[in-house]
Amino acid sequence: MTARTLYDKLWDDHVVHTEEDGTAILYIDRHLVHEVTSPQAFEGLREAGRKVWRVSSVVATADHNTPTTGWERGYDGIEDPISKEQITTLDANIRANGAAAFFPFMHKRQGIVHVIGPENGATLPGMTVVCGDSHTSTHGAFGALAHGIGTSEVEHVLATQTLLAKKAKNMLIRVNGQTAPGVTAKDIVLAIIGKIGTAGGTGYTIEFAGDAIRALSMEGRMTVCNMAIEAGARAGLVAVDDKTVEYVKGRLLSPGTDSATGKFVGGPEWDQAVGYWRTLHSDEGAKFDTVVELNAAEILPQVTWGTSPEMVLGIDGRVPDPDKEKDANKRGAIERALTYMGLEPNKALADIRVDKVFIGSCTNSRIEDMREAAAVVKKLGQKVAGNVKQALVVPGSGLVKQQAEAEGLDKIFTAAGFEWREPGCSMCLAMNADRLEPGERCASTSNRNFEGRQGNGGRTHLVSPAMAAAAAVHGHFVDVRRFV
Ligand SMILES: CC(C)[C@H](C(=O)O)[C@@H](O)C(=O)O
Ligand code: SF4
Repeated sequence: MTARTLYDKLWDDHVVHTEEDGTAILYIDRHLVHEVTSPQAFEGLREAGRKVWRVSSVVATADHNTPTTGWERGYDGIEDPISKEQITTLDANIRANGAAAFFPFMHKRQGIVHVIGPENGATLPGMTVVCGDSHTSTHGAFGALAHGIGTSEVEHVLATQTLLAKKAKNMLIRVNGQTAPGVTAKDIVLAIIGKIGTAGGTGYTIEFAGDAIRALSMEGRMTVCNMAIEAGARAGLVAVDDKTVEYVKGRLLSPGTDSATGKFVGGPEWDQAVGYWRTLHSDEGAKFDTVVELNAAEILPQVTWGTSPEMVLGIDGRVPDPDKEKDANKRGAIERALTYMGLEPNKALADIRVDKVFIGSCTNSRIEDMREAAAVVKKLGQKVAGNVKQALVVPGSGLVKQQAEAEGLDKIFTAAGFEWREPGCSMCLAMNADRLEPGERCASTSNRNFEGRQGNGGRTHLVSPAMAAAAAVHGHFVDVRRFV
């Protein structure tokens, strides 16, 4: 048999039918649902008099519109009427249609859809996972074929359990060697995007491999796959290994978990699943259409300076000078970005002062991210700098919040002057009460920095949790390798 990539295997195992022009029908195993992209889909279903095809594939939560304060007031704490309507509509739709699991607003397992999926064993190796959300690529960290879909496709999957798709090309990104202490998964993926550009992965499914990827925890791998979409690829993948299996073991919806006690009991279903999962890697000699290599040792803590994730440099860098750019298009893009960002050419990135800090989002709100940020705050032993108006720490889910509190991380943050919030998408995008005001500059652990992303006129610099924590305390960007 010919050697296949991991992507080839996942595709072959789910394709139901292929037309001559390559259009295929894929079977979907897991459908994650949130409040923003599901209302019209459920309405369409209702109008057509159809039912959800496989209720047990649906796992839902509210995240984008949920407030991160005021939970003591319950649903009355959702100030914005549109947000409130989105959230109550999701509640009603799931009540009417059912789901394998639903973590509504304020449920102890509620959180960002890309955090709660893996956390609850809703995301498993070998699955096809879709959600009406572009960062569904996150789940590829488990060796699952996962990507975002549009609202009309959400309806299609609800109705038929299948999706029309065309196979992408195979790209391998190998990150060789080891990163320096203080250089994290976020820095790796920003460096990748800096190298290949935001269109570099267009038309591909990217498999991330190499020693530096293998060395990452599942949380770190999720951070990398999360931003595959920012590199232009709809899906990112990491091969299954011991860490994958260990992470999945004993999760709420995982095979081998006793549903009454929530404890791992194993059994034939678990053994069979693990046996299959162990096959989920690219075969020796499998052919990739494109291979990109990076040396992990050369990756510095990254900071974006512009309005696209590819506008990124190591912390020792300086804001680019458009006059030095020969290509007129690129020069124009740099000029526009600098004007919007309010930055002077040649300014050292370490001299950029920030007004706000946001530690959260589906890229960096898992327990490991909370630990990394808290470790820096503890090490520095100082408070949030006077010029920083607000520093938010927003855990990705209720379970992350609970775990962080059990470890005392919340105390480290609040003692230093950070705000410790309830879980949700928060300041990643301006769809709830957390946002930047015009002209405000933010060190953010999220994944997008286009104009207005965090609020009209807001200026976003994408960084790792450790870098964001250090920027909060110093009031400007600093090389976090000095503190680890
Ligand atoms: C609201 C949703 C459709 C959107 C996405 O698809 O990514 C959001 O999560 C984002 O990050 O911009
Ligand atoms: S945290 Fe941000 S990127 Fe992730 S799903 Fe929410 S809005 Fe989208």
